[in-house]
Amino acid sequence: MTDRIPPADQDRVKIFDTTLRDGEQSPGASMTLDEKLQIATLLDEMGVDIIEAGFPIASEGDFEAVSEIAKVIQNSVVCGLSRASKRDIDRAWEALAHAKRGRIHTFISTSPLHMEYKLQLSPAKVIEKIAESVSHARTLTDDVQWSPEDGTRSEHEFLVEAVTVAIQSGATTINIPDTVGYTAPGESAALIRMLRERVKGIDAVTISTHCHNDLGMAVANALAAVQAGARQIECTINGLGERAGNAALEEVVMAMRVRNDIMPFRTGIDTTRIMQASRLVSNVTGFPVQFNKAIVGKNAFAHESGIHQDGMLKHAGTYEIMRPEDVGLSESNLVMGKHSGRHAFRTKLTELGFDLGDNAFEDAFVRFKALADRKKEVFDDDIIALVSEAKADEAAERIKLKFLRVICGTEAPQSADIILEIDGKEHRHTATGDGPVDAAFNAVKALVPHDARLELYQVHAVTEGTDAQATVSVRMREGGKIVTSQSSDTDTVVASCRAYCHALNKLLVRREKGKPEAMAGE
Ligand SMILES: CC(=O)SCCNC(=O)CCNC(=O)[C@H](O)C(C)(C)COP(=O)(O)OP(=O)(O)OC[C@H]1O[C@@H](n2cnc3c(N)ncnc32)[C@H](O)[C@@H]1OP(=O)(O)O
Ligand SMILES: CC(C)C(=O)C(=O)O
Repeated sequence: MTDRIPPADQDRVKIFDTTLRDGEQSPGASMTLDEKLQIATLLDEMGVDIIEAGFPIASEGDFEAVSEIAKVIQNSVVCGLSRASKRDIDRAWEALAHAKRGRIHTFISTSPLHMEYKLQLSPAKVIEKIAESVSHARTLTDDVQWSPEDGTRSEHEFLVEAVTVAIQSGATTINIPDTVGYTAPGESAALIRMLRERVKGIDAVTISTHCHNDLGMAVANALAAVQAGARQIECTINGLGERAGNAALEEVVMAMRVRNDIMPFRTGIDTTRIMQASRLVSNVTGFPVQFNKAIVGKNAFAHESGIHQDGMLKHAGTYEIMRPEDVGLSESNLVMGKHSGRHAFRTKLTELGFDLGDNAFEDAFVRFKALADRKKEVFDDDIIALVSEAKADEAAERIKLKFLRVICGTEAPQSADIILEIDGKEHRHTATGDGPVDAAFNAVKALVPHDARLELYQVHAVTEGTDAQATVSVRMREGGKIVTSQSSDTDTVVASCRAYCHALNKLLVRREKGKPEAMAGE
């Protein structure tokens, strides 16, 4: 079947970014208002068509984030999610009150499993709710998106009926979610084609695709849907999202750009901002980007083996299908070291996608100099790690590591002598443990008693050599709250201790405001 997209829009695919909504649903990826504003501003600047800023009914924090984002975003449409409920929809619209262009996205499940067990509603009742919710949303705005949750596991007959009712009730975008990442590319395309064959009026609305990555096929499924006629892709930076994540924005955008011969579609994305967005989201969430991740991984443009290096030197096209600068990787040859000054450091930060305020810049510069004194060469990745650290320190931190000395070696037990500044007052403790990191963590725990569980402790070397910085990532859980944190230092135990303290600081922020915390000296 040939596509029946109106000729003028034939090749334009809208990018709907849901990093701030579905992305934030990743356990541990919660973001502060300020962080969300930074991400939304960058998404707007890089040409994202629609930013799903949150789920306003979910919490006061989500409501505030959507409304603050709606106030500042200039070009992108700002979208708020809502269930098929009048209260949710009204709350979403209230949050979008100041948006230049606002969209309500309302959804309800249409698969037999979800309707029977989750919603406990008959199919007839679901159809009724679709009509009610979409019509109500249309009384508030003429930009209404509707999604049949678990669409790819829905019965075709019922899906056709549901989509038809949504369009008749006024939906202007129909988004088909592969909620549990179950579909495969051929099936994804066939589903869109089936809907276009059978739903009257569907070509007058935008068809969208929302793919999850449970089987690693999210990007392929989204692109297959586009080839079958979808003209909006829901995606996230770095593929962040519920469980295994969503289709990655950088991958769908670059795939359509690089393979435009077989996927003749265009987006409005300025691809040179991709690395900046990837780093920002990684820094904010503390989720490291997999080294071999397509487009934005540290190794995506790295060539180590001799035959490849030889080919690259003769012609970059031998082993690179896109230019690093097209995704915003700097080609700069500014070599940074202990003789570099503020101008060079500022230029390097800009190239790496960081725009620091004066205080944070000064702090980062001091740390850069200290690192350069300890390390022969300071690589871009060292600077990225160091700036992320400076940004973490910017947050009002109640617990700060002031001093750490460990005794380690073949003779157990290892011990750590530690001084923490807690709410401005210094406290000291010495503890032993099974290794220096365990000893240091025990000392921190003695000074900051808590029940949080350390769920992840991971170390990787940022660059090469025995003087390389180590980046330590930790994930902690306390009740339902999960926080992640990262820290880098040439001393692994120091990086570990700082990451642990940052995570505890985040937990303190997330505990109920106003509740006194039981810490040393209190
Ligand atoms: C596939 C997705 O990504 S969907 C988006 C997922 N995101 C979130 O859930 C965001 C965070 N969620 C929340 O904060 C909460 O779940 C809230 C505020 C939305 C709802 O909280 P609660 O009212 O306490 O309900 P709870 O979460 O326990 O249960 C969900 C209820 O919504 C119903 N529901 C779920 N989806 C829908 C829908 N699309 N339309 C209408 N009702 C729905 C469920 O059937 C259940 O109803 P019940 O209480 O009558 O059994
Ligand atoms: C709300 C919908 C679009 C969703 O996130 C999903 O089904 O995965």
